[in-house]
Amino acid sequence: MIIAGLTGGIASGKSTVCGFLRDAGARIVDADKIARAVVRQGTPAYDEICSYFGGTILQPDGGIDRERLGDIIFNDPEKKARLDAIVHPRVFEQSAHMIDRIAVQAPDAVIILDVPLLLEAGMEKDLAEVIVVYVPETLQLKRLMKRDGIGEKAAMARIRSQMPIEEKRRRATIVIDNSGAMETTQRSALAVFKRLQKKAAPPFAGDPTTA
Ligand SMILES: CC(C)(COP(=O)(O)OP(=O)(O)OC[C@H]1O[C@@H](n2cnc3c(N)ncnc32)[C@H](O)[C@@H]1O)[C@@H](O)C(=O)NCCC(=O)NCCS
Ligand SMILES: Nc1ncnc2c1ncn2[C@@H]1O[C@H](COP(=O)(O)OP(=O)(O)OP(=O)(O)O)[C@@H](O)[C@H]1O
Repeated sequence: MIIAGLTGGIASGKSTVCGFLRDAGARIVDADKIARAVVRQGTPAYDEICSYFGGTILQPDGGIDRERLGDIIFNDPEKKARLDAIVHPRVFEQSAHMIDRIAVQAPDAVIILDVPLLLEAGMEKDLAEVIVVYVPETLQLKRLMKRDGIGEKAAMARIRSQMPIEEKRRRATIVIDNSGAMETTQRSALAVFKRLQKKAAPPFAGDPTTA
């Protein structure tokens, strides 16, 4: 088994790359998905968020209005820190449970821990590799504005709330450049998967077929 962290900037292409890695056979632990699950109505995190941010961040059905909450926290570092303090420990705990379960089911698995804030949170220490999905900031901004249908100001606030992507690239052990065509990124992802797979299940030393 091998556990590699995967990160990048907002809209740099983490989900896109994880899709390619999943198709290749990797097991993905998706922190964004877990972060959505741990704040569902009825959870302790939901209650904490409601009591700190108040009713204005709720939709009529009682669920969290994510667009509204995003507008608040990406423009107010103190509120962002508060939300992070409520959500992150739960996300990390759930991620660890998921990894434990995969380790039991599939001891040779290539596990990808997809965490946008991996480096900001200092989670890279125990990981075999840190994969950074990289695009230059200008392209990141363009893709983010297009995907989320938001203006430059809102997009830049989101980008600025994270560690600069150039810094993430410097800290990576593996960089996947996603500034070209999807097919190019897919080929890079496949090559990375093969490299990780070899590390996850090294060939048996006495096996002549692997010489
Ligand atoms: C602010 C929220 C409500 C916005 O929700 P929305 O559905 O619009 O975005 P989504 O959750 O899909 O996140 C999109 C991207 O935004 C970036 N992002 C999300 N939260 C944060 C944060 N706290 N700090 C910096 N960047 C963030 C990441 O790159 C992420 O991939 C939501 O992101 C949230 O609850 N964030 C706090 C939890 C968190 O940090 N999640 C990231 C993984 S641990
Ligand atoms: N190589 C590419 N060429 C063109 N568009 C791309 C490419 N890779 C990703 N995209 C598009 O860019 C946008 C961002 O990609 P994606 O959602 O995978 O990023 P992300 O890093 O997972 O985002 P987030 O941080 O918000 O979770 C999407 O609309 C996606 O379709």
